[in-house]
Order: sequence, then structure tokens, then C-alpha cells
Amino acid sequence: MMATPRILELASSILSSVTIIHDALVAKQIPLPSFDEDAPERLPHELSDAGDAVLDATAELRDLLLCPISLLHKHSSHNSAVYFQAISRSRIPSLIPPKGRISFAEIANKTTLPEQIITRLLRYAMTFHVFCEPEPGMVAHTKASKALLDADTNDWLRTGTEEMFPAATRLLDAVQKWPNSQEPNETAFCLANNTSQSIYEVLASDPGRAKRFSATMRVLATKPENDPCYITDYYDWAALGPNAHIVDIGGGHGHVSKAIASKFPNIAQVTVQDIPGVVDGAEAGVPEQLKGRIFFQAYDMFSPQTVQADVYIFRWVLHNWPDKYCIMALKAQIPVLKAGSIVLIQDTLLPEPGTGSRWREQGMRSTDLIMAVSFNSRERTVAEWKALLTEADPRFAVKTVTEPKGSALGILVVEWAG
Ligand SMILES: C[S@@+](CC[C@H](N)C(=O)[O-])C[C@H]1O[C@@H](n2cnc3c(N)ncnc32)[C@H](O)[C@@H]1O
Repeated sequence: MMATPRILELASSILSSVTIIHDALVAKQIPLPSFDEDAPERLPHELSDAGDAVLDATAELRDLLLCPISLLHKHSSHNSAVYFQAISRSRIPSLIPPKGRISFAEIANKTTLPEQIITRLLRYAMTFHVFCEPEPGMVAHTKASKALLDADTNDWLRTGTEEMFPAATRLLDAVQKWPNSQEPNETAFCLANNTSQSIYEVLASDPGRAKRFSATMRVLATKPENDPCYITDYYDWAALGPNAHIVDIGGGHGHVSKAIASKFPNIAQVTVQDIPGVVDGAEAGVPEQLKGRIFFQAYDMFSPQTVQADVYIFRWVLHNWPDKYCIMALKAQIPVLKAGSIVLIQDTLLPEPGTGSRWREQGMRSTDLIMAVSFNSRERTVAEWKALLTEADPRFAVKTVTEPKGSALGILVVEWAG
């Protein structure tokens, strides 16, 4: 029997998955996907498999139908960064009232950019469903442009276009100048900024850029796939027993620690450790009901740990660091570890190529390159995490690896076998 041609296989997969999505949304009386500015932003969690199947199959079908030059052009265009830069730098979304419309000429007036270039940039954006032109010469929101009304989301886009885009253009120069460097001050970002300081130092010395970067982190942290529910629900905190003590290294303002402490009364104490500028004054943000259980401490994770605890969390911290520094941070914990102490790493687990949803893998590989450009760091596969831990010390024994469905981050539970 002749195999079904790939394009028909893809079309059939699209139809069956779209039917699943349609029927479930209709049954739950949830509006069907649309670009309308008030349309729901995402599919319900339980439809994520069907959503992934459609996104992967439609992308493959589109790429199959493009000629090679068109395919290369589509995926290599720098123009997207330019129009997003214009949109976010001039805060164009905030000029358009929700449910309203405004002319290209008025936008030009308010941004002081020429009308002809505004019109060309926005009409290009509209081909990606960012803004729409409901009548000739008038601009209105779609759900994507409306998301940029949120100041943090606009700052996230600005960080991408003003910081990451120029830095990315220097990646090849950086790896040629400093082959295989493991130093955060020998990066493409450093070349783009003509500095020998790391991204951390550069941002710390410029309040405007630092504020934008913090907003970016807030946008990423509040995405559902980064919700703290995955760390509360996929590790057995209750099994630690009464009077448990956990340390959250690089825990920022403690949003993850707060989620764990709220849910598990057996956790008597959480120490959130981070660099001084982050933890200073953070205790003021501890809710009344958690006071006396959550404490903040200035701690540089490359220096010896001094706090005795049952679990040491590194959540979304180590992927910012090259192997050499991750090994230093892990070794720094050893002085306080006892047999059975747990180091819990919640971080990206890069899939082996082609083993999962392609659009999700593409997102992770894109972040992996951002890590290279900004920090000389990387996203890691499970095998790479294991190798890193063994290199730090063979007594770091990986007990379990969990990849909760819907979570962007996996969980490695590492037991100290010392
Ligand atoms: C991507 S954020 C993750 C924050 C938090 N763990 C979370 O899951 O949202 C990385 C954190 O590592 C902290 N950090 C960076 N260098 C550090 C160091 N040398 N010692 C301790 N924390 C550090 C940063 O200040 C920041 O809060």
C-alpha cells in the first residue's frame, strides 16, 4: 500500500486537532480563537496537546510549500526586530485606545516619526496580525498589539529589540574573539556595548535599562508555564516532615518561596538568598500570614554556603551561568550538605532534537542562543545537567527528573550522597 503523502498527513492531522479544539471550546462556551482585541489570549491547558499538534503541522506544511529562498527569507528576516523596536520604543500600542482607532497621521504626530515610515512599519506588522487596519488609514488593536498596552510587556519587547537584537548581531565576532569563553564579560552583549563589564554590571549601572530588564523578568515569571504551582505540586514538600527548612538560592523577591510556604505549613523556615541589591528591603513584601517563616539574606552563591537546611533550591538560576560558574555554585553548597540533603534544580530541560513539539523546542533553542549572547551560558539537556553535577562532585546523585506537563521548567531532585 502506498504511504499517505506528507502534505495530506499534515492536513489530516490539522483537521482532527482543530476539530478537538473547536468541539471542546464550543462545549465549554469559550470563544473560538480570533485576532479580536478582546479574544481569549490562550487555549485552556487541557487543549495544549491539540494546540501543539496544529502549530507544528501548520508550520511544517507552510515550510513545505515555500520555495527554498522564500523559506530562508521568512525565517531570517531582521525586519521583525525593526518594526517591534519602533512599536515598543515609541509605545505605539498605548496611543490606540482599546476598542478605538487612530489614523497613521495621528500616530506620526504623537511619535514625531514620519507618517510614511509609520505607515510602512505598521502595515508590515499587520501582516503578522499585530494591529489591523479596519478602514483605510486607520489603525486598531488586535489581541497581540493590545497585549503591549501593559507597560511591562512593552518593556519586555524593548529589551528584546534594544538589548538582545544588537547583541545577537555580534555573536560570531564574540566567539571568534574569545573561543569557548566561560566568562560573562566576554560575550556578544559586551562587544555590542563596547564594554568589558558583564550584562549584570552594565544594567546595574543604568537605572532605565535595569528597570526595563526587571519588567522583562516579571513578564516571563508570570507566564503560566513558569507558574510556581509546578514546584509546589511536583515535589513532595510535605514529606520533609515538621520543622523543615529550605533555602531558595537566587530566589529574587521570594515569589516561589512564598508559594511553597503558603501551601506547606510543615515548612517552618525559608531563607531566600540573592545578591544585596535584590534582597534589600524584600522582607517588606512578605504577606502577614507568612511573617516569621520567610527571611531574606544577601548571599553570593559562589561563596561557601553557611545555612543548614533540608533542601537547597536553584530555580531558573543556573541557566544564566556557564558551566564553570555553575560548578562553583554547586561546590559552594558542599560545606553544609549532609547525607540525604536535597539540591532541587528547577530549570529548562532542553529536549534531544526532534523528540517533542517542534515549536516548543524552537522556543527553547532560541532562549539557548539568548543565553549564549548575553551570558556565555546555555540551556542544558538532562544528560548535560547530569554531567555538570558529576563534574561538580560525583556525590551529587540525581534521584528524579520530572517534566510536568505545561511547565516550561523541569525539576531535577539531586541527593547529596556524601
Ligand atoms: C532568572 S532570576 C530567577 C529568580 C527566581 N529564582 C525565580 O525563579 O523567579 C536569577 C536570579 O539569580 C540571582 N543571582 C544572580 N547572581 C547571583 C549570585 N552571584 N548569587 C546569588 N544570586 C544571584 C539574580 O539576582 C536573580 O534574582
